[in-house]
Amino acid sequence: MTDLARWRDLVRLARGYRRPILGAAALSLLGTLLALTQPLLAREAVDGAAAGSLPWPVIGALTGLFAAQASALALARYVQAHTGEKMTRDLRRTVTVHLLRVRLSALDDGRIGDLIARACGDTAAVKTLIAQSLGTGVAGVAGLAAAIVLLGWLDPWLLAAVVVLFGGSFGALLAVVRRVRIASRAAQTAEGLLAADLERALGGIRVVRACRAERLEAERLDTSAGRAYLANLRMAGMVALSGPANDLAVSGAFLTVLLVGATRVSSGAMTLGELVAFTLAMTYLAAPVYEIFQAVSAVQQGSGALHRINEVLALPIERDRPVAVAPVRGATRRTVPVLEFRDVWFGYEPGRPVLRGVGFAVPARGQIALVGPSGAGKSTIFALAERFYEPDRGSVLLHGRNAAVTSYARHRAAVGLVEQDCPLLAGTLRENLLYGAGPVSAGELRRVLAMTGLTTMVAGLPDGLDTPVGDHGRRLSGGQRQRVAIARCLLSRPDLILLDEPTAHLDPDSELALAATLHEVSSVCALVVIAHRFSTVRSAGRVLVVDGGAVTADGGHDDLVRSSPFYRRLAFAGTGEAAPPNHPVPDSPATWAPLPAARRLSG
Ligand SMILES: Nc1ncnc2c1ncn2[C@@H]1O[C@H](COP(=O)(O)OP(=O)(O)OP(=O)(O)O)[C@@H](O)[C@H]1O
Repeated sequence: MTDLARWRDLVRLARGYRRPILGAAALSLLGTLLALTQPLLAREAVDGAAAGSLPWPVIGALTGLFAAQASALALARYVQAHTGEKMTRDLRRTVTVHLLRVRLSALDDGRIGDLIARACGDTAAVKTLIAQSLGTGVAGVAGLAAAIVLLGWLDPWLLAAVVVLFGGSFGALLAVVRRVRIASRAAQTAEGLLAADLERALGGIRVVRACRAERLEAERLDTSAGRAYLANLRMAGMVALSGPANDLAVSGAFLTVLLVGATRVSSGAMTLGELVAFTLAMTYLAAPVYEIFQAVSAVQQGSGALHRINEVLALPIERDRPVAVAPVRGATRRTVPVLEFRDVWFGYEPGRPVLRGVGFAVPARGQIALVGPSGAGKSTIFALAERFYEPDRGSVLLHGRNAAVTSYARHRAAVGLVEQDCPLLAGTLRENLLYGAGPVSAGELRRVLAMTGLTTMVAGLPDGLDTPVGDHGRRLSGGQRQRVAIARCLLSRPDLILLDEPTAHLDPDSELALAATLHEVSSVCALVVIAHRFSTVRSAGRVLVVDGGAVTADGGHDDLVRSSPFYRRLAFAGTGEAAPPNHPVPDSPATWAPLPAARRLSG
């Protein structure tokens, strides 16, 4: 990132806060100007005192100036801090809203912990950038110019000595600042990686415990923490070095001025009052120099954070491409397929297709089962049906129209999804059931709870529907979570429900009850069910066999027993029933076939 780009990013960010930033700069400048008038009055006061009479009006004016300067600077600092906080809040809002809309494909590779660190830590770092740079920097430059003019007017020879000393130290400081930027970027990256590792360990804490991998994870976190420690240490070293270097330059300059000034006073080239005025004015030179240094160093540190935030904001988001089309209503809605895949090709990575020309249509009513070996692409079909990903080729149609012309929100309101592991959100059972459902009457809620066999469970909970379900719904059993997820989906009244193996966690009785529920549901909307068990397949009127990313068979039970070896295995394996004589059951179940090599194991 070039210096120019860094400053451009900063200016773009500051644009919306022009008024408070300029206000703070004006107040800082006012403080500096008030300070710069003080040496002139001090000279009068000291020369008056040296002549034997204290000039009280001058001393009064000086005191007033001190108070006015302090008030202006205090107000400037408050306005800066306020602007910094506001900017952090706004940035956080922008980043979090963006993250919630980022395309899932962009998150597949991303490390969630790192994104959280960017949304929380880096946005806070930008606050320092604002608090320490913009207003202060502007006022610092103006103050420095005014102080130089005043010093030159008081004594050009002394000024020349000061400029040489300050100039040298300022040059050295700028070199340090450059290193601060590099160290700061490394520190922020290390912090992000640490957060990502922590999120990984805590997100999978049960796996970590069950695999007795606490030590392994602790070592991993320790390595990340060590990296962050070293990077932060390097930065702290740079910053620590720069402070005393600046102090040294200031002390050296003062000493020089006092020595040269004393000689000039004794030779009669300047009065004591002029020397005091010059020394006082010099303190106001040191302040702007330090402010400019602070501003440049804050820009170096904060621009790393800003860059990381900009990377988040550059992640592609789901953008609706609204097209003015009349809504599909009434009879058409019931006669056209609710969902259709037409020759859909899709891969998570370029050149590695997972779906290869998938085509099928889902009528507005009825139940379809999706079967196939593990890794065949069934969940991927669901992900595309829900528009988590867009096809590389071919099209997905909702109610006969290309899904791309519908907004994401409307599409997802029409297509409900219940995933296999049914994650719930931390909160109460009621919040989870009504999540995204819109207004639901008490009667409807009761009916859906009864349909999904949850009535008894809810009655047994200490606070009924208001019982908290815990993080990811962990206080509920797998089967309960699944039924809650199905109930939640039913309450949002979609036109199509996608269920990923709904009986995976159910006992035989609940399975029977759910089969009856699904049968009932399929009379009011369409249902597509990924089924690994034949019992789920049985209640579907039609079955699609997915293999190797394509639909290899499509039909009813009898057709598929004849035409699909995979279906025959599914239907007869473990039942003790013989496969039809002309269709022997292969030795090993297909679900045991090795998974295709891929970065992510299929769900
Ligand atoms: N987010 C992802 N990034 C990369 N590859 C993925 C991703 N999700 C799935 N895959 C790969 O895509 C292929 C199909 O996976 P998918 O989950 O659709 O299979 P599936 O038929 O649902 O399997 P299962 O029955 O085991 O759930 C697999 O090879 C899987 O590893």
